[in-house]
Amino acid sequence: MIEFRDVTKRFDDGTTAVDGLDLVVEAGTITVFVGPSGCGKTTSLRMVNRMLDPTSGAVLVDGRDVMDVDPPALRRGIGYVIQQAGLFPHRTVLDNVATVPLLTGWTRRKARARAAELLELVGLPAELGKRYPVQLSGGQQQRVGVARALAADPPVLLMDEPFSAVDPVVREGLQDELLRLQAELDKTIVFVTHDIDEAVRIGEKVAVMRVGGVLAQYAPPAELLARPADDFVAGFVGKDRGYRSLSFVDASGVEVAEAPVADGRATGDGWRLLVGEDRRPSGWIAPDGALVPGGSLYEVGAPVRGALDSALSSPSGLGVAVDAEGRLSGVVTARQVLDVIERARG
Ligand SMILES: Nc1ncnc2c1ncn2[C@@H]1O[C@H](COP(=O)(O)OP(=O)(O)OP(=O)(O)O)[C@@H](O)[C@H]1O
Repeated sequence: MIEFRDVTKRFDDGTTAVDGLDLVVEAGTITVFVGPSGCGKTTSLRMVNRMLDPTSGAVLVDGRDVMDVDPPALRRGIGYVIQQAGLFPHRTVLDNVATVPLLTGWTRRKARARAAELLELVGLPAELGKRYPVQLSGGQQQRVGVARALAADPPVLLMDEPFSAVDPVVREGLQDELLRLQAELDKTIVFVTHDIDEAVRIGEKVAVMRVGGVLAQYAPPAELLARPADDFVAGFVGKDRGYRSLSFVDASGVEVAEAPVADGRATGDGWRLLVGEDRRPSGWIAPDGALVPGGSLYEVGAPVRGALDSALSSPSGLGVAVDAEGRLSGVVTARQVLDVIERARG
């Protein structure tokens, strides 16, 4: 657990970067600090591993004031990942990841074996270990940065805008990868970003900060989107927050109806769904017999946003639900999905 107790950081030039921050980061969770440029996110993060010290107040890691812990000892238990990975350019990827284990006295052989394990863990092929950082894509470099931070198996991970230098598609992949890793590793992660979409996607709790280093709201993403504390937070989370909050309502309450499958049995002259031998939907047949590509599919149990999108994007007006293997489960109308959303609002 990480605790900020009335933490203020004032720089020598008089800038107050963080002002009276009170906040608890629960162990084993991902907490995201988000806010506009200059609001004190990085400064807050750096007070956890003592790259900066508070002017007043206290930061506690597992109940211990960090000021009572020697910085090198403190940092052994805290991994740190920064934008553009910050890799050593003249060391191979494998040696970059092996750096910390080597520093803690492991033999070169053992450290490299651990590094190879970590590369696999973050989804990189082993042969990349021999390359130098410049020979990797931006996304691959970020993965190496994460592997390096995990090398000493620290319970706490600090991540400062780690994915902001890569394009949006790669970025989503890295976010998914982090969520997958976290499900396995159960670290206490503090993640800094200025991107609210990234924050609500990966944070179990999100701290929205405003310039001057003041905490505006600290809440789970669904609550942030549904009930912003004030106009600043409402403005920051954005105009389509109502729609985005649908990512947090699950669609299991939407009852699927039997699909009008085009298998010769369907009666009437409406739209019919084409389904392959493996029960995977592949498109619609219009009432006039024309073949029309399908809309989006959604997986039963996934957030309701997918179900609504499926119904709205379907040429027939029927959203198509599939199981985890992509096989047809049934169909839903947008009306049904909206009813579930209405009920969830209570
Ligand atoms: N060493 C320093 N001396 C003086 N002021 C500083 C120093 N470091 C940061 N600041 C100021 O403190 C404030 C908070 O900076 P910080 O880097 O924590 O913001 P941030 O929210 O991480 O911003 P960004 O998203 O742009 O990285 C800013 O006004 C910044 O200019």
